[in-house]
Amino acid sequence: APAAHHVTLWARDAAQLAEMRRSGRNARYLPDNPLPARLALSADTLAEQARAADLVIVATPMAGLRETLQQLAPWPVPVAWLCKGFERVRDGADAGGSAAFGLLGHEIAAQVAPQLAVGALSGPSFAREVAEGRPTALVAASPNAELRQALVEALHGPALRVYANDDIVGVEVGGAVKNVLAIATGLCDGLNLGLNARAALITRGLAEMTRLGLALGARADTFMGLSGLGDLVLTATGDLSRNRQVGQLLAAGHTLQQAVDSLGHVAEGVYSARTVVQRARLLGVEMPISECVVALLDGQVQARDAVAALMGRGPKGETH
Ligand SMILES: NC(=O)c1ccc[n+]([C@@H]2O[C@H](COP(=O)([O-])OP(=O)(O)OC[C@H]3O[C@@H](n4cnc5c(N)ncnc54)[C@H](O)[C@@H]3O)[C@@H](O)[C@H]2O)c1
Ligand SMILES: O=P(O)(O)OC[C@H](O)CO
Repeated sequence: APAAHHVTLWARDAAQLAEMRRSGRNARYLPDNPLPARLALSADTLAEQARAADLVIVATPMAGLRETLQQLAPWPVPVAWLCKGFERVRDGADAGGSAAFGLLGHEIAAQVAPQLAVGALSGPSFAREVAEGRPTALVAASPNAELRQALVEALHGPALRVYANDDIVGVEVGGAVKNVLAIATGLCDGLNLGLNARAALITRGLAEMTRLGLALGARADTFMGLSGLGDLVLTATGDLSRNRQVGQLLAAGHTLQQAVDSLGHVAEGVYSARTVVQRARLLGVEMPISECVVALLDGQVQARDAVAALMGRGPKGETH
C-alpha cells in the first residue's frame, strides 16, 4: 500500500472549500464519493502550501497551469500536473513569435519555472473511477528521474499502478491529441456510423497522434503505451468522457456553445484542437481527423460533411 501521506487539497474558491468541509464531499464534481477523513482542506495561499509541501500535484485545466506554475516558481518544490492539452493560443500572440501557438505543459514550465523539477501524470483515468478505487494504471512522465520516482512512491498502490516514462513530450502529446480524437469518435457514434468506423477513427487517429509526437521529439513506443493507445481507447469509447460527449452533442445538432455549456466541466479537446492542427501544419505533419474536428468546431462544416470529407480522401499506404 502507498505510504500514508499527509495530503492537503488546496482550492482557490473558499466558498466551495467551506462547503466541502461541511459536507465531507465535493458535491459539484464527485458527489458520490466521500472525501477521505485524513484529507486536509485549505484555502490559504498557494505559496504557503508550496513552502510546506514535498510534492505538488496540479489538477487545474490547461488554462490554469501557467498561472499556477508562476505562483509555484519561487518555491523549490517538485510539481506534477494532471491536465492534458495544449494551452489555448493567447490573444495578441505574435504570429511567428514563440507565443504564436499554444504550448504543452512542459513547454510552459520551461518558460515560467525552468528551475523546478516538473512532470505530467497522465494515462487512462476517469476521475470518478479513480475516486471509487477501481483499478487504474497511470504514467508518471518527467525528464527528472527523482520526480518520476517520487510520483511512483507517492501514488503506486493496490488500486493504482504508476509506470514511469522519461518521454514527457510523447506522454503530453498523447494526452492532448486523444481529446481531439474523442470528439471525432463521439461524433461518429452520435451519427450512428457503426463500430467499423469507430475502430478506423481510433486507429488512424493513433497514427496521426504518433506522427505529431515524433515531429515534436517524442519516442514512437510511448504512443503504444498508457498515454497513447490506452487513453485514446478510454476517451474515444468511454461515455464518461466530456470530449466524447461534445462530439455526441454536435452530432445531435447542438451548437458548440450549447455542448460546452451543458457539460459544466472542461473538454480540453475543444481548446486544443486548433493548436494541434496549427503545430502540425508548421511541422508539415498531416492530421486529417484533427483538421476535420477543427472545421467542425469552427462551424465550417456540418457533422455529415466532415465524415464525407474524411471518406473522400484519396487512397494511401497504411504506413509511411
Ligand atoms: N476528470 C477526469 O476524469 C480527468 C482525468 C484525467 C485528467 N483530467 C484533466 O485534468 C484537468 C482538469 O479536469 P477536471 O475534470 O477536473 O475539470 P473540471 O472542469 O471538472 O474542473 C476544473 C477545476 O479547476 C478549477 N480551476 C480552473 N482554473 C483554475 C486555476 N487557475 N487555479 C485553480 N483552480 C482552477 C475550476 O474551478 C474547477 O474546480 C483537465 O486538463 C483534464 O483533461 C481530467
Ligand atoms: O472526460 P475527458 O474527455 O476529459 O477525459 C478524462 C480523462 O482524460 C480520461 O483519461
